[in-house]
This record gives sequence, C-alpha cells and structure tokens, in this order.
Amino acid sequence: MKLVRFCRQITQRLWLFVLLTLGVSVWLLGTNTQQRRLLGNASEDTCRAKNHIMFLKTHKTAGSSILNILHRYGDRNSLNFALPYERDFNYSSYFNASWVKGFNNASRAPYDILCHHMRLNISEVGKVMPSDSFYFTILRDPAAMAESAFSYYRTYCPTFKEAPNLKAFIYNTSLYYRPNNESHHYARNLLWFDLGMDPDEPFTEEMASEGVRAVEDAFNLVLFAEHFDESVILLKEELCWELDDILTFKLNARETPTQLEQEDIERLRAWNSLDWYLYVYFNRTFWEKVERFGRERMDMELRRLRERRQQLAELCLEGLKPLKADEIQDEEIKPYQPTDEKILGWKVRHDLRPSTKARCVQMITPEVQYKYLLDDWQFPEDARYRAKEKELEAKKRSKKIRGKKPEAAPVNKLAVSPRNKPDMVAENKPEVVAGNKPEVP
Ligand SMILES: Nc1ncnc2c1ncn2[C@@H]1O[C@H](COP(=O)(O)OS(=O)(=O)O)[C@@H](OP(=O)(O)O)[C@H]1O
Repeated sequence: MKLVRFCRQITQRLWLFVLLTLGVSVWLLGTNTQQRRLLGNASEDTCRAKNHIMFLKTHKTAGSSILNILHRYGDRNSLNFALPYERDFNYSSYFNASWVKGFNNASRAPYDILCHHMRLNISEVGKVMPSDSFYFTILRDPAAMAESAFSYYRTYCPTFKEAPNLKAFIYNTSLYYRPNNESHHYARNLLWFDLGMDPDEPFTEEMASEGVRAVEDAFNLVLFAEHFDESVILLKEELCWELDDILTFKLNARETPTQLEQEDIERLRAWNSLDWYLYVYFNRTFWEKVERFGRERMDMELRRLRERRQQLAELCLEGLKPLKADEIQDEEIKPYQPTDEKILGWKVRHDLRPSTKARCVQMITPEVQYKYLLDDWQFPEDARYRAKEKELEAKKRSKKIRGKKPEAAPVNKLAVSPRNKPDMVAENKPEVVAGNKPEVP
C-alpha cells in the first residue's frame, strides 16, 4: 500500500512538474513573439530587412508604382538616396557615377537606394552602390509597352510622330523607324536599351541569350508589370520587408489606353524581338520562383495584400477609382502630364487625422514630386534655392492675378520645411517603431 501511495505521489508531482514546465515555455514563447512583433519582425525570424537597393526603372513597366514603394520605404527609414540632379540620370545616355548628387563629396554618407530612370551601365552603378546591394528590375510585355510608349512619347519621338496612328506604325514599322533618329529607342526594344544593350542589333539566338545572361548576372530579381502583385510579394520575401512596405496604388496609368488586337500584339512582339525574348525567358524563371515560394503560400499572400490594399484605399482615397487629370488641381499630387496623353491620379480624403493623411499622401505622391522632396531633405541648400525660385515665380504670377483672394491650402499638399523633413515623415516615425503598422480607425 505504502509503495502504491508513494508511486501515486511521484506521478502527481511529475505531472505538476510537466505542466509547470509547459506553462513557463508557452509564456516565454509568447513574450518572445510579442517582443519580436513590437520590433516589427514577427514573421522574419531568419532574415534581416535589406536596405541597400538598386532598382533599374525601365520605361512604361509600372516602374512609378515601384518607385513609390522605394521612396516611402527610404523616407520612413531615413535612407540615403542616390539622386539625379534632374528627374533622371541624363537618360538616354549611359549612366555615369558622377551624375549622382554628392558622389564626389568625400565625406558623404554611403548610398542606400538608387532607383531613378537611367540607361544601365553596371560598372558605373557598382561605383555608387554598396557591394551587398540587392538589384532588381521590372519587365512588361513589349506589345503593351509599345502601345503605352506610342501615346506617351509621341511628341518626343519622331518615329511615332510621323506615323499617323498606332495601327499605321504597327503595320509599317520600318517605314517610320530610323535607328539614328532622336529618341528612336522608345520605338524598338526599349527594355533592351534601358538594360544597356543595343536595340538595333539584328536578332540572333546567340546574341539574345547572351543578353539574358548579362541581365541574370546583374539582377537578383526580375519583376513583371502583368503580375504586379505576385512580383511585390516576391520582392517582400527577398528584401525581408513587411506587407505595408510593398503596398501601393496604381500610379502613372493613362486615361485612354488603346485595346490591341491579337494581330497587333503578335506584330509588336516580333518588332521588339529582343525584348520579347527577355520577357519569355524571365517570365519562365519568375514562375519557377513562385513555385519555389509555394503556390498556396502565394495565394494566401495575395489575399492578404489585396485585402490590405482595399482597406487602405477605403481609409485614404477620395473615391476608389483613379481620378482624371482635370480633377486634380494641386500640383503637389498631380502626375506629370505628357503633351498628348492624360495620366490618372489620386486624391486623399479630407477628413483624415494629420498622421493618417501624411501616410496616405505619401502613397499617392507621384514620382517627380517625391523625388524633389527627397532631394530637399538630403540637400537643404538646394531646397532653399528652389524655394526662392518658386517664390519668384509665384510673385510673377500673382502680379497677373492681383486682387484675387488667395485660396486655402489644398488638402493634399505636403508642407516642406527647409531644415527638417516635412511633417509627414516626422509623423510616420512612431509607426515605424511599431512595426510599420499604419493607424486604421
Ligand atoms: N500596379 C500596377 N500594375 C500594373 N500596371 C501598372 C501598375 N502601376 C502602373 N502600371 C502601368 O504602368 C505604366 C506606367 O509605367 P511607368 O510608371 O514605368 O512609366 S514611366 O516610364 O515612368 O513613364 C502604365 O501603363 P499604361 O496605362 O498602359 O501607360 C500604368 O498603367
């Protein structure tokens, strides 16, 4: 009997010990996860966010939406952008390191992000960016690109200008295209050109696959405009970023794209055969990457991304559809308008709290305006100079309309202070500490 009682006591104590151990482990695990969550990396146990990034912004490929992601991320994390003096790096000349603002300043901080339009010259890029940088770019079906480029660059590109319309160009490309014409690169193998290669070289399988190898060597990841959501999910995975980092609304879309017929598509792909070769190759490797990522996981991530985008759209935007250019008067958020095309844009709701508004305005600020804001913060001297110039221009304008009552500050305007970053950046800092979770009412 004594032995039985003794055994029972031992078993009870053992159970108590096991339960206690389990309880403590669960509590410790919970605390740990919570702490990691507060630091914003609950799901990223094994990776560190990458902050050295080179994005080759190809033309008419959804690059402006990607740029918005990079601008916001760099802005929120106070990263140093390698900026051009103007809007781009003297495109369409080959990129040169000395065209980056501050490059020759020996005491400058290292650059973190290089992302504005350039024609790639990989060795010059290597002089600017840290050796551990992540390189990526984006492609689009050359037929869709050509349709977009035709209307967007019509005024600047004689090849397009001379053609009475897109159909005429498609059915008689060699009549209008002259390789030595100014801006001819917009009209043929534009991807190939942006990637630093010769768009007029006659197509051979060997040469095309050499080009593919060069791109593969240079870039860690190649995205696709047609698969934008899958692309940014792969990007998030590679960069070890958070969902909100890669969320964006569609930027720089045209009001009236032309619907292409199948025959037009085939012809444009054949005309841009080098780009099409690139597209087909990297499209295959892209889906292989998706397979490795996991289809189910991708579907789950897509759902999360779309839900969150919808949530942010409802929170931020005045209307869930992009607005026509004429509906946006505020120059700070109006997308650049080429001569022959209208570009859609967005407005934020006017009933938002300041910190929410700041965050929302970030998401709709077009590339050009955001680039100049970043420039102002990194180079306050230039900002003061630009502010004076603006003031002078405004004075000139006001002379013409003297007597008119000044308008109230537009709700979408970003206030730029010459010494500090604008409010929208300062207001976002606590959100970064809390793991980049924007406030949702
Ligand atoms: N998220 C997303 N998904 C799919 N497509 C998108 C996205 N964002 C922008 N776009 C389309 O990309 C075209 C503009 O490309 P870019 O911004 O690279 O143009 S530019 O070279 O900077 O002018 C432009 O195409 P077109 O409207 O055919 O011209 C945009 O509609």
